[in-house]
Amino acid sequence: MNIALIAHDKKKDDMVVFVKRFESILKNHTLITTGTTGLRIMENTKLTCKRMKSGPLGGDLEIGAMIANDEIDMIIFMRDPLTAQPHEPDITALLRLCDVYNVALATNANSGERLIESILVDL
Ligand SMILES: O=C(CO)COP(=O)(O)O
Repeated sequence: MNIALIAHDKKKDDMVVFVKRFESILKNHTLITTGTTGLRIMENTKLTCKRMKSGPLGGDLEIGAMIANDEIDMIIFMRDPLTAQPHEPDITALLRLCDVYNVALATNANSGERLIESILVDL
C-alpha cells in the first residue's frame, strides 16, 4: 500500500511515537510524507520515506496530486486543531480530495490505529 503520513508541528512527536509503534507493519509499505514529517520519521526509525515538500511550501498539494493520480491508498494526517496554519487552504484541498477519491483518512492517532489494524485484516 502507498501510505501518506503527515503531521503538524505540535503533532510530530505523536507521529514519531505512532510510527515507532507500528514500524514492523509500516516497513512493508511505501511511505509518502510531507518534508519535515518524513525527516523526523527517518531520524527516529529505520523506515524510508518518500518526502514531498514541506506542508507550507506545497507538500500537502503534492500529496493531493498523488491522490488524484490514484497513487495514495491511505492517509494518516495528525492535524493540530488548536493552531492556525498559514497553508490552511492547502490542507482543506487535501482533505477534500480524500473524499473526492474515497481515500481512507485518519486525522488523529486513534483513528490512525484503526486504519493500521485494517491493513492487518486485509492481509
Ligand atoms: O504542514 C504540514 C501539513 O499541513 C506538514 O508539513 P511538514 O511535515 O513539512 O511539517
